Amino acid sequence: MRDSKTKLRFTKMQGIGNDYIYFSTFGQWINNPEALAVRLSDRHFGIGGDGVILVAPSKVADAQMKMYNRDGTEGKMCGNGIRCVGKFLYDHGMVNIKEKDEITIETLSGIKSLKAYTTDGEVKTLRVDMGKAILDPKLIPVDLSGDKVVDRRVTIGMQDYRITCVSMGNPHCVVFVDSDIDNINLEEIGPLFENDPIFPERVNTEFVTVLNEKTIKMRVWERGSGETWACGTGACAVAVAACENGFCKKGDDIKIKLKGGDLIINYTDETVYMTGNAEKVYEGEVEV
Ligand SMILES: N[C@H](CCC[C@H](N)C(=O)O)C(=O)O
Repeated sequence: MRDSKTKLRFTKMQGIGNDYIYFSTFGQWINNPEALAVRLSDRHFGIGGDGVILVAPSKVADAQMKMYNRDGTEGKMCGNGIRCVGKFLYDHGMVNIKEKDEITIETLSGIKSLKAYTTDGEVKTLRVDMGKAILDPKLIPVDLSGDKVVDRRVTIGMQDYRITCVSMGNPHCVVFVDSDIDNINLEEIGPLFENDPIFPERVNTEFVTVLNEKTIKMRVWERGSGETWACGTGACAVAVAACENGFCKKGDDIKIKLKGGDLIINYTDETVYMTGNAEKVYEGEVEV
């Protein structure tokens, strides 16, 4: 007896090339999002993407975002994803842009506020209040000395690096490099950082070149997804780390140049703002 298949509606969306498969659970039940993320993220045997994101009802916000990496692990926050969740709500008429251009999204890292901007009547850009950057090593336990991990020397994969650790609700390790980051063998060193025992919850790692005090270029190896073309929380962590290392200034709009495009990050003691695009690629149905 063939198991009965279920048809699920999805929307493929991307924020500067960080692409996820979005499922609304307002009108359909997603049984096993972890397995769905592994199966559907595959760019040859699935839909293709950096993971799966559920747009779910919330008792405390306009909606809840639940994000799953390519390996099925659940991430606590997703910057490019939350902008697309905001766009999803407006595109599907779940929030009327004429009535309110500010919305809230519940995440595992707390409730985030977003402001939507339209182009020709369509939401295309959103600014997210990403919340306060956390430099406390107890949250990214590289070192339990209680000191911030800023410009700390570590040895990973028998190679010395100087790292700065920042949490945006998810853990980030920022590595400033002088060489051309386009020549870094991320497939080789990315997993060494991701799985090093100094990061018991694993870690997202950004390799960064500071172009000037308002422009930074980065690549990212994401925990659970590998190299992605962009990472919103990673871009925030990079801007924070650059300020903490004296390369950039708090309160300035800092342009972060990623493989898939640019984000504008503004870091203050109170919070971190991230501004960037959100695009729909296509909608479809998939049988699972
Ligand atoms: N791409 C996401 C980050 C995913 C983080 C995830 N890889 C984890 O922390 O496990 C972003 O735009 O912020």
